[in-house]
Amino acid sequence: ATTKTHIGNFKFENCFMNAAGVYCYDRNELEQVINSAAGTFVTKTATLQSRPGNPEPRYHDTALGSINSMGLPNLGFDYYLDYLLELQKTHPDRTFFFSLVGMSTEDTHALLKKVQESDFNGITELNLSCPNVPGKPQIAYDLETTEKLLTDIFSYFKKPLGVKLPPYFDIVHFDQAAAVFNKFPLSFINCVNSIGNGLVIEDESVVIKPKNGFGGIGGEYIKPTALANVHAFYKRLNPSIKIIGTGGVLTGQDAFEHILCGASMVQIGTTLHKEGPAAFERITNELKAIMDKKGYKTIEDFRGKLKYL
Ligand SMILES: O=C(O)c1[nH]c(=O)[nH]c(=O)c1Cl
Repeated sequence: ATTKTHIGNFKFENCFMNAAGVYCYDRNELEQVINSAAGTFVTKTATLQSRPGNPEPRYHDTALGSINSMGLPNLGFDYYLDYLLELQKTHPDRTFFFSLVGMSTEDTHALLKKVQESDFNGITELNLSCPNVPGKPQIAYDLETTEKLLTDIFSYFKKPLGVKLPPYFDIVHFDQAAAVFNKFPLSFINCVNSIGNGLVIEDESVVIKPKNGFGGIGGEYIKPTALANVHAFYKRLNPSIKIIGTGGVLTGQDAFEHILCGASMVQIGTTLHKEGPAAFERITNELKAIMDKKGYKTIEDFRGKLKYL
């Protein structure tokens, strides 16, 4: 079996990649993903200026997943663009993802205009779902603002663009959000970002410093929510808008389920943070074993073919 995939006209030898925020802060981490079994990588979400992020401790692993309130620490847009342009020379056959968001609407437009005017020829992932910047709401929970933002963006941005979404929890919200996204020539949507503002306690204390311990939840806790969002949008969106599945992927079986729900690419966050880039080879082999056993040659043989009772 092969786990190769495509997003629009971009082909990838493997349908696995990191989730933004994990193993993607600097060149060293990104190089490790390039040299792993992953099919591609996405950068840490970049802002116009570099950011130190929230006070530590701001990330904590638990038996069933993770909690984080990083606060968008990153080396700044130019650092990642420079590296991506260098990779276009050293790895001309590969396509990479550039995650970004502005701290204001004006900054977001400034960033995307810089991408549009640059020689970057990969895919841009606009992060509409960071839950950890105090005072900043998750943009994609405000569908009116999201529609206005995308309308303005697509008036000048002509390169491949997708959006990273927070989980939705109401069927009506799936309907309303899908109606917005179907208005735009998006390359993909990525479901889901961490479930925002969870709380993990050990003994009598929170485990992270920012926001009195409130942070985004990842790992096993969120797979049912992630699968539901992948499938809900798969059923509602124009087939030209691909789905990237993120959330709760520990094994090949978890990845199989994301693809069954409609995902064309699968991102790994918490598991990658815990296990390191070797996780890509393990999970890829586990998925191939499942496909071989079931007689599926490519992921298109079962993508989106979730059975109902
Ligand atoms: O706190 C973060 O940096 C962060 N943490 C997340 O779990 N998701 C995001 O999109 C971001 Cl931007």
